[in-house]
Amino acid sequence: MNLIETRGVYHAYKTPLGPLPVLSGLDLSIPESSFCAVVGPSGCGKSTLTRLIAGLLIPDQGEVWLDGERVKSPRKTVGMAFQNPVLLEWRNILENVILPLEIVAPSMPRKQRVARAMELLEMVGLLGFEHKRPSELSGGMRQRASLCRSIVHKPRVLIMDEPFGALDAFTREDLWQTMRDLRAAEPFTGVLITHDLRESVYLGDQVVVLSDRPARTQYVLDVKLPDKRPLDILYTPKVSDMLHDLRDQISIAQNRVEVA
Ligand SMILES: Nc1ncnc2c1ncn2[C@@H]1O[C@H](COP(=O)(O)OP(=O)(O)OP(=O)(O)O)[C@@H](O)[C@H]1O
Repeated sequence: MNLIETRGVYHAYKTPLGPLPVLSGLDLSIPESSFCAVVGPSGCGKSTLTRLIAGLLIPDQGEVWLDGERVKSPRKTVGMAFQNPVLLEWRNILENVILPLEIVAPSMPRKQRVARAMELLEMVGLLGFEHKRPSELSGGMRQRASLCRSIVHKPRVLIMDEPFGALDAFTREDLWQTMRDLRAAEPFTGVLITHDLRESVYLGDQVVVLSDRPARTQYVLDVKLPDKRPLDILYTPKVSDMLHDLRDQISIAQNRVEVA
């Protein structure tokens, strides 16, 4: 079953110069418990797509479906993670991770909230750092805490908008493996916006390439790799072929195809 579907989505922003069409005829199907990576030219409308799925924006035309219901308002069942983890400095890491539970599950006993947060912090390797302030952690550690916060309330969908974009290459690869382990342990369906093709293949079950603005689905790569992927898999001929394939599609989207 598809947990997320968009059908014929058209959306334009109102600007002083007139409407700016950003998405046009966009169809997308994301099966439950799968991970969809979305790539495309800069400014093509990737973040706009995430806002539509989360119900933060309503499309001018077309439909967005989540879990069998048409999306018409913001959803509690959607968690979001962004490039800059906005953690509250006056709260320690544990209290930051607990925050969504205070809003979504106010009747949950504190003991249970703490247990849930600690379970996730252990999973991402932050046990022992729960009483630190955000500024006492490295960028990678803050992003780990932010990921815990975005799934602490067990959302059906986790939307990530370039969550690893600000990290150095080695930390980013560590986080990819953390994300892989979180996926194995938690039941969410993932939508990942990224500019990194290796990241898209390592984490995705499918990679959707959007065309230039106004974006539509230009190409879908079915990533047929084992769920438990070692990082080394990125250096295999099979993945190399996939990366070439995606690179070609991005060139087409950017209108930069070289004629041999
Ligand atoms: N609220 C808004 N009002 C007007 N224009 C907007 C608004 N939000 C985004 N845009 C414009 O819509 C287009 C698509 O923006 P969006 O952020 O969805 O693209 P993106 O693919 O995520 O970009 P990037 O790859 O640079 O992160 C851009 O040209 C952007 O300037």
